[in-house]
Amino acid sequence: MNAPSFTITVQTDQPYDVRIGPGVIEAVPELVRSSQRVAILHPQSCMDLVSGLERRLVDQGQEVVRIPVPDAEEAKTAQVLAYCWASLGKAGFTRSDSVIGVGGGATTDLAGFVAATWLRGVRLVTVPTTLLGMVDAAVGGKTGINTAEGKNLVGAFYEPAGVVCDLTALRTLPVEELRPGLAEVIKCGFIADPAILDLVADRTAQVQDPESAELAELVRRSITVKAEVVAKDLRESTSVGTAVGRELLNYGHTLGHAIERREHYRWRHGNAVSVGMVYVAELSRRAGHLSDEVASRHAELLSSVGLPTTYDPDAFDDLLAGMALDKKSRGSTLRFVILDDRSSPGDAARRHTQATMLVGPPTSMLEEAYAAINGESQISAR
Ligand SMILES: NC(=O)c1ccc[n+]([C@@H]2O[C@H](COP(=O)([O-])OP(=O)(O)OC[C@H]3O[C@@H](n4cnc5c(N)ncnc54)[C@H](O)[C@@H]3O)[C@@H](O)[C@H]2O)c1
Ligand SMILES: O=C(O)C(=O)C[C@@H](O)[C@H](O)[C@H](O)COP(=O)(O)O
Ligand SMILES: [Zn+2]
Repeated sequence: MNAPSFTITVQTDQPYDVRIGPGVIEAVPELVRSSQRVAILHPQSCMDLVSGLERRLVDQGQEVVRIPVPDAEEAKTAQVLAYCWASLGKAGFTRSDSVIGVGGGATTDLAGFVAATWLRGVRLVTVPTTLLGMVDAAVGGKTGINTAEGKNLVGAFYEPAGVVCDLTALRTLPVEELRPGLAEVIKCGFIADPAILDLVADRTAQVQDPESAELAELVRRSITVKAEVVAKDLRESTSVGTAVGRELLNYGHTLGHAIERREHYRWRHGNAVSVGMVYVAELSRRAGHLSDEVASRHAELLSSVGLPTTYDPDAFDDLLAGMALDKKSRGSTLRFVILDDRSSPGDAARRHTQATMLVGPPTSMLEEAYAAINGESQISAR
């Protein structure tokens, strides 16, 4: 792997660096040097990486508490959270000790919430090992777990002291685990950085290769988008009328999270968000905000990298109930982050796409958009 290393600083009140590149895991010991004890939360799939890290921390004179956690979404439960708290308690963890989350987004979401809640907050370092973890979950300070009622319903905003994206970790990631990360990458393309979309369209095979310079470039661009959005609105508090702050990063997630809930979290998050983006683009098109071209580009790009773009045509009622619990809802009003390329003045070629909020669309429109993506042609009647 010849990708260069680079650092992106997330400019929030307490700025921190995201290091990206092959071999950057070497930076982790320095980030926790001040702690006597270091807990590493990790799934079994990251054992090799964790063993090397553990050796370096022990060599640095630290006491390491390894906390193995269940794989994927099974880690994001109240039971696993309680087990982690018990492990820290038994190890005598104090406020000067550190938690490191090594794994995919599920692990770093859990590790972040453990760090946020133990003694009301201890130092956190995230070491994402999936594409999705690197480009999204480990950066930005959203931490949490799922409940039976819905996705990420319990959590905290809690920022890491550092994020370390060692691109060599992606070598062992099966392609079916890489693709969900590409959904969040493509999300960043639609909401903020069209060069991402061109790269995916022009270098479709290369962006699915963990060793490629193209994928490293997508990681850099996506983290840049995320860092810029969270620096402006860390706590997702800018949501007045149709203005969109951090909720921009939730593009495609209203339906996506409802699919995950209906699948009892057995669908990968990125796959559900992929369908969710196709849906919300169709919804925006039907509401008169988005052109046919931009709407259909969603399914084209997402399917070109093997992501799903449709779901069970009979699931609408269940999904509507799931969407009601979305964090963007206010009372019984659903709110969708949408893209709009119809409001700006000028001819079609010069129009630009902007994000806005679609507030309380009629249920009939929600249902018709759902039927359209799962059956009728997407460019059919509104
Ligand atoms: N906090 C946020 O801002 C944020 C953003 C996006 C997504 N998320 C959350 O992230 C989660 C999804 O993350 P994900 O897609 O990384 O899934 P994941 O954490 O479930 O990991 C996917 C699979 O990859 C395995 N794995 C991890 N690293 C590996 C490696 N290097 N080699 C081989 N296998 C490896 C894991 O064991 C798991 O089986 C969801 O819970 C989602 O809600 C959070
Ligand atoms: O960082 C954010 O903000 C996001 O919305 C990024 C999403 O990709 C991510 O899945 C996030 O966890 C969803 O947040 P939620 O508040 O809808 O649970
Ligand atoms: Zn997401």
